[in-house]
Amino acid sequence: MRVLRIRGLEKTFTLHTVDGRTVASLRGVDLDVAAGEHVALAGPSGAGKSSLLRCVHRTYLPDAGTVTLFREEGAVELTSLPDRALARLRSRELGYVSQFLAAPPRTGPLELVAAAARRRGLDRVAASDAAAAALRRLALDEALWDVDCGVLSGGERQRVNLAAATVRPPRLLLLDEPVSALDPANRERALDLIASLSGAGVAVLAVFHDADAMRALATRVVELRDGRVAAEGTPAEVLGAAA
Ligand SMILES: Nc1ncnc2c1ncn2[C@@H]1O[C@H](COP(=O)(O)OP(=O)(O)OP(=O)(O)O)[C@@H](O)[C@H]1O
Repeated sequence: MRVLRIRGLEKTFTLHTVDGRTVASLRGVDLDVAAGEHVALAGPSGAGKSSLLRCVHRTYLPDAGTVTLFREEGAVELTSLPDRALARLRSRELGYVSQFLAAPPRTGPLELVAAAARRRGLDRVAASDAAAAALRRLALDEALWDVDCGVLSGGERQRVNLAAATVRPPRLLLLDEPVSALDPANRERALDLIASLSGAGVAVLAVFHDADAMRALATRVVELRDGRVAAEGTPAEVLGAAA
């Protein structure tokens, strides 16, 4: 079952501080992701990988093209969805993990993840239990569960972000280098979690810097170059055999 359909996506930035110069980031990208599929975006620095994720999440508003999310209730066009409906859809059906953790002041990991679970329909007690289970699964030290998220290390933040995005399986999970700050043991835990979500039918669109993570998780790799799809296939076809 198709979950995400991207057609003709274009995004150009105007650098107002540099004589209004323009930078084309996406130049007409077509891409589909089905339920249970894990599509990894590969390609050199500046190819447009993060921009593509941000256009799907609508942190960036694309200049042209469509981004359609398919749900039981019907298809939704994300590029033109009113802001309130977008906020509702994001909190209920999308998971987005970047290196940045957006936490309200004086909020600890347990409360942050529990709030995400409540937005996904769990009651207070079930949300708190689900948050504890999610943090435990990613081995976040219990002593940190109620400290201000602002003091967490980069790797701790990444795990809290991942826990919040996956405390209830989203329809579509967007991952922007979700394990870049993790040590090997925590990285394995995070990759296991991501694999189990694909197994449960979550559609995943991800950027990983290391090819081993793509080989381990991706059902398909899409390589971007200069804002266009340059190659597409299995990890072995696009990335070659492991060194
Ligand atoms: N907010 C922005 N303002 C101006 N230019 C931007 C912005 N975001 C991205 N770009 C430009 O768009 C192009 C694509 O950037 P993007 O971050 O999507 O690449 P990437 O493939 O994710 O790179 P990396 O692997 O280095 O993270 C780059 O030239 C970048 O400078």
